[in-house]
Amino acid sequence: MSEPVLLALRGASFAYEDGPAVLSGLDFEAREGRALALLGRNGSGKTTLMRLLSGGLRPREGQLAVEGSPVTYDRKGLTRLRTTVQLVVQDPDDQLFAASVSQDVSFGPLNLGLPDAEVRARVDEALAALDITALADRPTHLLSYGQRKRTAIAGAVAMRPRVLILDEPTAGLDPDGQERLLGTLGALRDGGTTVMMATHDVDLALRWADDAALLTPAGVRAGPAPTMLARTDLLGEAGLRLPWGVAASQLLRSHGLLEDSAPGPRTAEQLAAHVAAPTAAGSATTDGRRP
Ligand SMILES: Nc1ncnc2c1ncn2[C@@H]1O[C@H](COP(=O)(O)OP(=O)(O)OP(=O)(O)O)[C@@H](O)[C@H]1O
Repeated sequence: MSEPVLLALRGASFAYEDGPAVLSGLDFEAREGRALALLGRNGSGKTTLMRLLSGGLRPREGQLAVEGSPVTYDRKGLTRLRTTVQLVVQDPDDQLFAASVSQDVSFGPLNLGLPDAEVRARVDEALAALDITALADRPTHLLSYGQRKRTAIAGAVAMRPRVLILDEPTAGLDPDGQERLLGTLGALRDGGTTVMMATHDVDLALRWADDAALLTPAGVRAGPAPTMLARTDLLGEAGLRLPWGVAASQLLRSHGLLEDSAPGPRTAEQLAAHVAAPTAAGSATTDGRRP
């Protein structure tokens, strides 16, 4: 995890009007080009944290910084932040409002005052990335839920953010839709975008994320996903359980069916490979990926 820190919250505290503190003294970092899963129990503050990171909320104490420069909350500072960080909210109906898919996706780039040709290029690129080019002229009110989700994400992608933050993007999608979306987000990450998602799905987080951040009552605990998602103590604090592959490996180990050195599997295929060839598994990298 040696990539430079792109976005950082330091000592951040936040409470909604007349409410108790949701987050206090919180430190959080997002590094360049990483896939990051944010996990925590219901009401722990994941959405609040993501809104702080994208400038929709302002910390009462502490500071948000992009590449070490503190964010200012005037119009200019927020516009600059929105060209760096884009948040896709959980419910696409809170984000979509234009009549057609392409109109909706073009809204952000048009708002930046970009030339028409640049706006068109960004919209085409975002529609292609989300595999919804065929829906460009479709009225948004006629889209299915999964199509609305992809349209909302395309709107954020069209801003070409360096950090794309998504609040439970796979919730409500069928398994095929989830896989396609994870593939799309993986491709964005491979292209250098930092992609962060809040999820309750530990199995998905282990399979997809480079890093995992667990929101616990003591603050954020972050590190490589395979390490963090094998920490029963931290998972318990965050109201989560072990990913099934990690739990299965622990059981197999306790029955002497798996070498202690075999790394925690990220997928069913990796677990099968470790069981079938424990010696070869021992030569895999420590994050469970084949070298
Ligand atoms: N607009 C608001 N006004 C007042 N309180 C709020 C508001 N939004 C959230 N809260 C409160 O802040 C706390 C954190 O909520 P938040 O939505 O950030 O949690 P979360 O981890 O995203 O939850 P979930 O997993 O259920 O989506 C909760 O106690 C919630 O009731």
